[in-house]
Amino acid sequence: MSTVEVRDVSIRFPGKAGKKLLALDRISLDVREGEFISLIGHSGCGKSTLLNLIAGLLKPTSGSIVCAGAPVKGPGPDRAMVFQSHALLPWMTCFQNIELAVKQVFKRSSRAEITERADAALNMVHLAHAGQNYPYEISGGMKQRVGIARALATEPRVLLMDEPFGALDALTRSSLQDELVRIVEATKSTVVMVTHDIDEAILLSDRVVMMTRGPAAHIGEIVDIELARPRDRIGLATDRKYVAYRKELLEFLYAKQDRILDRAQLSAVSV
Ligand SMILES: Nc1ncnc2c1ncn2[C@@H]1O[C@H](COP(=O)(O)OP(=O)(O)OP(=O)(O)O)[C@@H](O)[C@H]1O
Repeated sequence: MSTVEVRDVSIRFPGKAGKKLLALDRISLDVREGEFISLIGHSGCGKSTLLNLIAGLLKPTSGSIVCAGAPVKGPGPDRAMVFQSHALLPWMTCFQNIELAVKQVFKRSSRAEITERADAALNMVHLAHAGQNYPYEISGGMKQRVGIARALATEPRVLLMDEPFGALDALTRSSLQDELVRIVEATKSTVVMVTHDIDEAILLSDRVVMMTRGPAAHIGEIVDIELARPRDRIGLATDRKYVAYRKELLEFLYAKQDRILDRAQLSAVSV
């Protein structure tokens, strides 16, 4: 069963000299329940735009998006977003940040139930000890973990992540990826994640969706990542299949995509 159905979605933005920019051109994608999908592609191709369309933060110019059987008309609690910057409220503790999100979604829950959910989310990211800290008192990696906990605490049908580890150093990034692997396996979450990192995409995903260069970006290829779970980065480094997936993604991004961007394609997209 599909949790998210993207059907023939295009979007145009106001462009230069009164012309409109066709950013995405007839994108169709089904995200199955419990599936982890990564969106990769060159900078500016429209990955965040596609994620924002699913989140309901943008409206398509044409086409439609359905989440859990209902048309997406705006943001909703069925879709939680994690951004590159943690977006925590600085005047609230980590616990209060999560509690606030839980209260907004589970309006009829008792105080004790809300506290229990917020505590469970903090535990899930191993931050029970930091609940009473304010965001400025904790590291960037910890803030991002609170952001993930806040999103998961509301039990969304789909978790949307826009380069969630993009602002972190390499070591913190690796440990958070491992943590996300564990959380997603435990919660069976449905996830759509934008990333620039090929290794991150393979490590985490069931499918990697590769977008063509913009403008008029569309889905170029989709790679099924058939690596057994649980996955571990050290074992994967020498895994033949892993190496082959890596090559496939690199070839798409740096060989095929560099060839197809020609004048004809560019002139066809400005109207
Ligand atoms: N609100 C907007 N108004 C006008 N143009 C926009 C708007 N949002 C995005 N665009 C344009 O749409 C295209 C896709 O942008 P988007 O941010 O989705 O790309 P991306 O693949 O996520 O890029 P990156 O990897 O660099 O974050 C770009 O040409 C961008 O300039």
